[in-house]
Amino acid sequence: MEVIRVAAAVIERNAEILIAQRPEGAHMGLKWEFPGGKIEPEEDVAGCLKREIKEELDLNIEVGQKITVVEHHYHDKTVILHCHWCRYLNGDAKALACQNFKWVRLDELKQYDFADADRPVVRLLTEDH
Ligand SMILES: Nc1nc2c([nH]c(=O)n2[C@H]2C[C@H](O)[C@@H](COP(=O)(O)OP(=O)(O)OP(=O)(O)O)O2)c(=O)[nH]1
Ligand SMILES: [Mg+2]
Repeated sequence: MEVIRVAAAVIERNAEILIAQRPEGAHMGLKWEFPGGKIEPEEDVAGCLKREIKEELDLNIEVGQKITVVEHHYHDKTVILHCHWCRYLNGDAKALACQNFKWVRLDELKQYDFADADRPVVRLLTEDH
């Protein structure tokens, strides 16, 4: 079974965080996620997040503390999801490689249909605040 290492950014800006909706037709299509992607062999998590967030949303971020690492077994693959706090630096967000995106407060997170691997992350974020 395929095992992939993925980095996901919880980007903060003015007491809101950015969530993204996965493209239709992709794995977990139309589910909400914390944007990011597969960690390339030569990359660390921070390098991956800065690259992915620029590619997917055209934003520049600073990568901060680790939130958690989730290992989730989907029927066809295992995802090891490295989640980090990130700080918005600059840029005007555009849905370059996602269906949609939204800035939301932590207390609004539970209203969105997140990918299964993100459930423990959403729980952590909503408990902590
Ligand atoms: N980025 C991200 N991926 C997630 C989350 N939750 C979750 O199950 N995943 C899964 C979906 C995918 O199987 C995998 C990451 O894939 P991805 O499609 O973001 O990878 P990528 O940006 O590198 O895209 P690609 O070049 O492979 O098309 O992790 C999440 O919160 N963020
Ligand atoms: Mg991605």
